Amino acid sequence: MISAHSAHQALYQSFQRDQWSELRNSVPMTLNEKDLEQLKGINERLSLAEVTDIYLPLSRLLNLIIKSKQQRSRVLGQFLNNEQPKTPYIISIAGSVAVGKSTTARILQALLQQWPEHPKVELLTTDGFLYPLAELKQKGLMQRKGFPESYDMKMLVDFISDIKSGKANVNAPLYSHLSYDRITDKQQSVVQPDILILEGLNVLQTGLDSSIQTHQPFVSDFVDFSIYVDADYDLLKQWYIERFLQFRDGAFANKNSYFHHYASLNDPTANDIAENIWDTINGPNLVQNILPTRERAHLILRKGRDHLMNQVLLRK
Ligand SMILES: Nc1ncnc2c1ncn2[C@@H]1O[C@H](COP(=O)(O)OP(=O)(O)OP(=O)(O)O)[C@@H](O)[C@H]1O
Ligand SMILES: CC(C)(CO)[C@@H](O)C(=O)NCCC(=O)O
Repeated sequence: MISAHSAHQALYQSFQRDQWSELRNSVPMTLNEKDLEQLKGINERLSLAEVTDIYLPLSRLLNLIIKSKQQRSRVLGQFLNNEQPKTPYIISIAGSVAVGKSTTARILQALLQQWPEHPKVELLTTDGFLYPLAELKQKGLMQRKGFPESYDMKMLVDFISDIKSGKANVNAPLYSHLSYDRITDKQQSVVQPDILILEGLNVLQTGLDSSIQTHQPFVSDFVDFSIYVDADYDLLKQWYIERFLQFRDGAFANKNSYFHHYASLNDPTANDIAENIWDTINGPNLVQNILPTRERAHLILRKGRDHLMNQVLLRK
């Protein structure tokens, strides 16, 4: 079997952090005070060096790739003597639970919308496509949340197919981490953005990965550029536990929180519970269903300690 290392070498150009950050010199955009404030609002622990070293070059690369797609569409229009329908450019972000997908997605949204070629950038997580809690319970899937079978994949593929076919207004279900369930009285309406960033564990998965073989299209058939956010297993586990402890001190205190009964736990007990959830659900899901999709991505962002990116791998 081909090793992960040689597959990487064959498929990707690799940049260490300092090599990648040098590419920012070619980025015409700079950040002003207001931008910095907005970015700090995304995550107060986010270091601004991370934005300038990693995300500015990345947003420039994406800007160039998107412009070339727009150019291709104009060329096709010339050839066919018609105007090609404008459809959103779709970027997907995959990776483990707690790796920082939604943070990465929000930073990219903030940066990409600064460019005049694509000012409207919409963000969506696939969490909304998890089956509602009652259905998960009925199907016996409460210990399988995040696994392929816990998502309504047909609904997700239909959604993304509607987006790509240029439908004027497409609704997506929303998820609440507070109630641990799909929100019933509100939807997210996606109205022809220039870019849609779709973030979730499962965006690089295909029906062929699981035992249920289907021949329907996959999410990735509709995605223009895919990113995998990667980190070592032990770090991911640690970040998951840390976030659980933060939630215990914050969101779990809310009476409506699904995990309200965890709010009063002491540190060692909360740590044990988080570790157990990781070891029985999120860890196995990473190993069995998420990590095996990594080499499908166009770009892999590798994080080390403190969420700092130490390597960028770009498809040749
Ligand atoms: N760049 C970063 N710098 C510092 N902390 C970060 C960074 N990115 C994420 N984090 C922290 O890591 C944890 C997970 O982040 P986030 O919620 O973005 O992950 P996720 O992959 O979207 O998780 P999930 O799949 O569970 O929704 C959070 O506690 C967040 O504050
Ligand atoms: C909603 C997902 C599946 C993905 O974000 C995840 O955060 C989750 O709820 N996993 C199930 C186990 C847990 O409570 O962490």
